This record gives sequence, structure tokens and C-alpha cells, in this order.
Amino acid sequence: MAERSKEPGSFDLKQFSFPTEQIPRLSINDPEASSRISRALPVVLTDTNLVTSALHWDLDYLSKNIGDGEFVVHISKNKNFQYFDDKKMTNVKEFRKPSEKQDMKFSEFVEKLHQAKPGEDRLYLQQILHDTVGKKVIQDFLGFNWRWVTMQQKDNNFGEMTSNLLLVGMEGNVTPGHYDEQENFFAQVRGYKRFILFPPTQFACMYPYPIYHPCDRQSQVDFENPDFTKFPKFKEASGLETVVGPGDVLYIPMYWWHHVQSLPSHGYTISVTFWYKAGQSEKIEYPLKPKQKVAMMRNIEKMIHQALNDSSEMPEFMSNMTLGRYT
Ligand SMILES: O=C(O)CCC(=O)C(=O)O
Ligand SMILES: [Fe+2]
Repeated sequence: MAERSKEPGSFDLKQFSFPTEQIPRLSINDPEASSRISRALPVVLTDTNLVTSALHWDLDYLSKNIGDGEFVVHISKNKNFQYFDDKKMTNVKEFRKPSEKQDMKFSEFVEKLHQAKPGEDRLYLQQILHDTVGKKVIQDFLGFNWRWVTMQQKDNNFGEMTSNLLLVGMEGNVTPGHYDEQENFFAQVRGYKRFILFPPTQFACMYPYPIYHPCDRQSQVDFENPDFTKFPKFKEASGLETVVGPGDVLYIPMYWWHHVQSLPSHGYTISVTFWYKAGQSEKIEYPLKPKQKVAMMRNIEKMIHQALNDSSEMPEFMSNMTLGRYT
């Protein structure tokens, strides 16, 4: 089992405006761990051995062995790397990209990382793992604990695995608050990341961008500096948090909000995600679960957007539909 040199409580972490509780750190043999996953609750698993075969990965090793394919590198003027969907950019004319994307060889990325100076552009490599990687990395990949993760997929009725995203980030990089429409076993390989999570029940506190916006699924609230005038319900938010280190696996249930930071002053980070589609929809039982309501809201919003066929008509339509009627 991988030894973790630091405990979650031993970091000097910035305080947020909202309260948080620690996400439990459990062994895979603890019945509470399986129980949490089956109830779609986050948990940090300390001994999955999911990526033990990759714990020797560092920039030097990957440069030599990951092959000379192209990797997507996000470039940001500040520490935030907010995701946006290129395909939705035409829906919002005034939208300005919060960061740039550039394809480059891994060695080129490493060179740029080494040259990076404080106050200048930050880099974050985020690339789906393909079979173009070199022999040694393929061996490491085949050595992942597929038996365990596939058992979880079956036991918890997840759908098919979609992808493994390789993330290599500079210390201090932030992925701002958002949710994904997939189940995720997030494996930390190198360095430390702090996760802040909020459950899907707190949808109304999170003020997601409209569905047609390039930042769909992202919160409009800056978790580190919330504007309570614009987003008053964020005052009611209450989260879960943890710091993951090498060998840890965090289960991020579908539709759970998460904000992620590579800890400042702790070096670069390497992570690999294991993303799964939602399972076959369970028999509908009432009351609906929070995640089913989020899925329903998304579908209705999409239908209205499609029917209006013009994003600029959405705000007035949506507010007319509810204004003064449901309060
Ligand atoms: O590690 C990060 O910066 C973001 C990870 C994430 O959002 C995810 O795995 O879904
Ligand atoms: Fe995510």
C-alpha cells in the first residue's frame, strides 16, 4: 500500500466562508466504504491500489515514456481553470474565453512548466489517455487495479467506463465549482489536491450557468470570494472537504458539486480519473432523488431552449414562467 506522508489535518488550508465537514477516509474493507458508494456519498479510499502501478510517475518519467502524441494543455492568466464548452460559445455572444487551449507534445509541456514564473501564465494538462502512449506507460496502465474498479462498477450499477483523464497541474491551480454528469473514481498519483464538495440537494445555493451557456454545469459563484449580493443563497451552502495525496481515491458521485485545488507550495500534481456513465435508470420511486430532479431540470431547460431556438429569449421566458407565481 502506498504510504501517505501527510494527513489531511496537517495542511495549512485557507478558510472558506461556508462550513465544511471532512469526507471520511476509509479502507475498502470497511463496510461503511461500500455503503457510502452505494448511497452515492463521497468517500476517500486509502487502499484501493487503483493506481499503485503509476505511483512512480513524474514529469521526467512521463516525458520519456508517454510517447510523442499531442496533449491538450489549458493556459490561464490566473489560477482558475474554468471549463467551457466550445460548441456553446455561439449561444452567448458576449462570452469571453476564461482560458486558452493548446495542443503540444508532453516534452514541450514540461519545458514550459519549468520555464513558468510566478505571475505569468499557468498551465494545466488535461488529456484523455489513448493507446498512443509508450510501452512502459501502457504497462503501468494495464497494472491499474481494474479488478477492484470494475467490481465497483458492477456492484453499484454504473454504466460503461467512458474515459481516463490524465491531469497534470501546477501547484495552486484551481478547477472552480462544477458538477459532472458521470460517476468518478478520482485517483491521485502525485502531489496533493484539496476537494470541496456540495451535494446535489444544494443546487439552488450554487447558481449554475444556464444550460445553453458555455459554462453549463459550472457555478457562477466564486467559492473563494462569493458575491452574496448576487448569490445570497450561497450563504446557506455547507460542504464536505478533503485533501487527497498519492494513492488516495476519491469517489465523486454524479451531480455532486466539486471545487479542486492543487495545494499551493506542494509541487505539481498528477491525477487520473475513472469516469463511468450513469447506470440504467432505476424504477421511478417517489419522492424523486435530488439527482433525478437535477436531471429533470436539465432536460426541461434543454427542451425550452430548443423550442425557443434563441438563447437571448431564454432569460425573459424563464422568469415570466415563474415570476411571482411560485414564491
Ligand atoms: O482535478 C481537477 O482539477 C478537476 C477534477 C474534476 O473536476 C473531475 O475529475 O471531475
Ligand atoms: Fe469534475
